[in-house]
Amino acid sequence: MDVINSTWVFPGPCDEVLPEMRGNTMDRAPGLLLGAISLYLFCKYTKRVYFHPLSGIPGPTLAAATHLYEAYHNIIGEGLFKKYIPMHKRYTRGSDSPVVRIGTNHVHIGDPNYYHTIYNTGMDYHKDHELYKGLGVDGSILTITDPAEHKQYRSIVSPLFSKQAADNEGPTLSLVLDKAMESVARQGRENRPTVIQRVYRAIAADMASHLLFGRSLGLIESSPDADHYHSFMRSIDRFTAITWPRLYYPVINWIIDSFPTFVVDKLQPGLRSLQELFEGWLNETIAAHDLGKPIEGRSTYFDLMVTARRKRGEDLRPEQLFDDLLNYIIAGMEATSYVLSFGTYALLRNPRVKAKLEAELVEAQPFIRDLDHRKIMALPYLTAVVKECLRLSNTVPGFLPRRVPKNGVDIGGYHIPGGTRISMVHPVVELNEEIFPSPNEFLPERWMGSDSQDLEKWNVAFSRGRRQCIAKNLAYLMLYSILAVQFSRFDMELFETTPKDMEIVDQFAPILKGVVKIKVNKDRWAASNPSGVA
Ligand code: HEM
Repeated sequence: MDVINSTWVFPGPCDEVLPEMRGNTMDRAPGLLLGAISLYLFCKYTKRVYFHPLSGIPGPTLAAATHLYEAYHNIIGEGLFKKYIPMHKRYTRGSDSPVVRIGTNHVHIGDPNYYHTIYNTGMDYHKDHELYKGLGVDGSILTITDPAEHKQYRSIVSPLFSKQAADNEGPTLSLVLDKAMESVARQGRENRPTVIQRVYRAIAADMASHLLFGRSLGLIESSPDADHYHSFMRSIDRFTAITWPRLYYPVINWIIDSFPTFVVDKLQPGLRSLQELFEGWLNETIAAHDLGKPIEGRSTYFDLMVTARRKRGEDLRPEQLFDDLLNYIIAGMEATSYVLSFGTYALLRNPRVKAKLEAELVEAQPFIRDLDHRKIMALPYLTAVVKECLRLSNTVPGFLPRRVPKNGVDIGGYHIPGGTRISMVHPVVELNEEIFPSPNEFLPERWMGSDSQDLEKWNVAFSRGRRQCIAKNLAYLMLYSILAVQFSRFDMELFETTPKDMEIVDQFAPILKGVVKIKVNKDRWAASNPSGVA
């Protein structure tokens, strides 16, 4: 054999390689590279699908083989959440499989009995850092996954979110709601429909800001004539549209951060002006603390943060604080407005439930008009309506992932090792036929029966455990008060809003395909209101 021409000869120093040999190796390089990549992918595929500790758990092979399955459905599709419950039925072993493998290291649980195992203060199922780190700057409420760090963080901000703090927001909500409903009434008088969802977004953002700072963002006042579509909302819509890509590929955050200011201004004008507003408030707080005279009134988010960080000798990191604040404003604005939009739609499509609610509200009108929120929140049928809206709206469509504690867990005959990502979408509980018979029907009465106390365990819309919603007291205040005022005051109908508009796209927040629009036929408070909104 002519060894010189053989490509299998191991060459000496480069200058000794004959030109024709070099040519051969170069020609074959792409093929070799492709071969190596194929071999690597094949080994990875085989290991993940056949030799992984989760190999015995049923589920789509592609999901076991690559994260691209999850990423594809969440980024390009409408959300993988739509597939989970059907998957438990599809991968059946006589009865529905309680566990399915939905990712390379990710399982989904389809049995509601495990909800209180995974989402429970006493258990060690912590948030998954790999995923949540993509949600923003380290040290913000959504990116903190270490339980001790999270406990410390929540102890700093907890005074802002107590029952008492939400209760104190009643008078502010009354003012904000007056302005908001006045603009809805005006559109009714002008025979124009209202994109009610945006009104709810504005109220919720103003209230979240007021809870954090004692000052509202003023969204309600600033954009009634553009159908309440404030530039801030427009910016948030662009921002949430890329949440999944940011989560799967955090490098996107870094790329966005390196955009020049003028590009950010162009893309997200509302976010930029919000940041400037926060900057001003932060500087005021720092100046007041420097003088030893915190601003009068209750402590704000910035007061609490400045005090805590100075006490521990830590930097303030304004960028991180703004990022953190954005989490509150967006979570508050989107979740609350979504439940309210769903509730408005459901009530206007269910004349029986609407009539029953309105009958209760007629008697309660005197204290609804004064926005006596304590009395409003004691109304029994309204309470049932709020719970049913929370149940059916599926406010957090995503999978709420946690990590299995180090000893692992046995579920449905499968061992799930420690470190596995484990999730359960809320409809596993909220649409379970045994817990909620006729689960897809809007039946507030189910929360009023003799066993309603037991059902409370399954009222999970705010999640449970350490990472449950921090602001559920404020959220409840808004849900009760807004539905009470609106359905007491207006005779309304849906305007060009179809079931198709109500379909959800999961952008980590629930995004409707359309918008909920209403038309006010009559302002019931106008005739008897001498100050005149008629
Ligand atoms: C009807 C309204 C709301 C619903 C149904 C809701 C639901 C939830 C749920 C299910 C979680 C847990 C997410 C997880 O486990 O990963 C959560 C967390 C959170 N929510 Fe809400 N939420 C609502 C309103 C609000 C409001 C008004 C605010 C802010 C003003 C807010 C701020 C937050 C924050 C900051 C977290 C993260 C808490 C943590 O990780 O410690 N939410 N919410």
